[in-house]
Amino acid sequence: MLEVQKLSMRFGGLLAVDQVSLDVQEREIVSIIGPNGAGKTTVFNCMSGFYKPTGGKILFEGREVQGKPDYKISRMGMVRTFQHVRLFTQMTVVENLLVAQHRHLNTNMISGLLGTPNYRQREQKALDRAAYWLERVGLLELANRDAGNLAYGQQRRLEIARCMVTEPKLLMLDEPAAGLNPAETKELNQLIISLKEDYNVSVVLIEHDMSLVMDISDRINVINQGKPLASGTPEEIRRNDDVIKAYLGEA
Ligand SMILES: Nc1ncnc2c1ncn2[C@@H]1O[C@H](COP(=O)(O)OP(=O)(O)OP(=O)(O)O)[C@@H](O)[C@H]1O
Repeated sequence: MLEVQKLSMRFGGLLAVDQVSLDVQEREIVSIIGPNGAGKTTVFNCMSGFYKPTGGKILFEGREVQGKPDYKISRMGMVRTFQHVRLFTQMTVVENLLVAQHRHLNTNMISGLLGTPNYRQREQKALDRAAYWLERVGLLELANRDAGNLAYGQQRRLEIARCMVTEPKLLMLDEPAAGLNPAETKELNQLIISLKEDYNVSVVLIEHDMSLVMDISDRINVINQGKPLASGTPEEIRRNDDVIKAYLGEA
């Protein structure tokens, strides 16, 4: 489904990502791990169209997407969350999910102004999807609260719901467990597995919480100082000497 081939990203004199390759198959959870500053988020930023990589290719369902604008990539079915939550804090919870769908579908403004039956039908569907995902992530009761007033863990769940209402094929999660308490992390663990098993979504995960990574990943890619260090199953990664050294070096 996704193939990243020899991706590189240079910022002036700094080669933040150096020939990183990885692939994601359908219904797979693939993690990217590595010490701080390893280049993980930069890989995500290239994949999601925030940066135009300086080298390499990114193929999504066989089509090259590197350098395409983010809205085009997300319309193809690749959507992401951010390391630091980015919601519309002054809007209500449900409005956040409606806006996400409008932006995604590029709804025609004229048909909106005229309120055509087709438009109304689409609006109803958007509302149904929003309600469905709010229920799914346990936020339905808070639908009319301002998103900015939610607790941090709730905001993180809303971010995932905001991605899911656009019915993605591939979901990219940037440190979704950061700042969550153990109970919330456990819920997140189950939610991510369910996205794969019940909704056929593939997931690429950047995460520092190793127990979460080891628990839910089908495969793991390790990068260190921008370079690929290892890839394999959680068991293979756990036993890999280079990986152990890189992490000990950080500690
Ligand atoms: N826009 C940018 N301009 C210049 N340098 C950047 C830019 N974005 C990232 N970098 C640098 O690229 C390197 C990799 O950063 P990146 O954020 O991808 O690492 P990371 O693995 O996601 O780290 P962390 O786990 O701390 O989030 C760092 O040295 C960072 O300072």
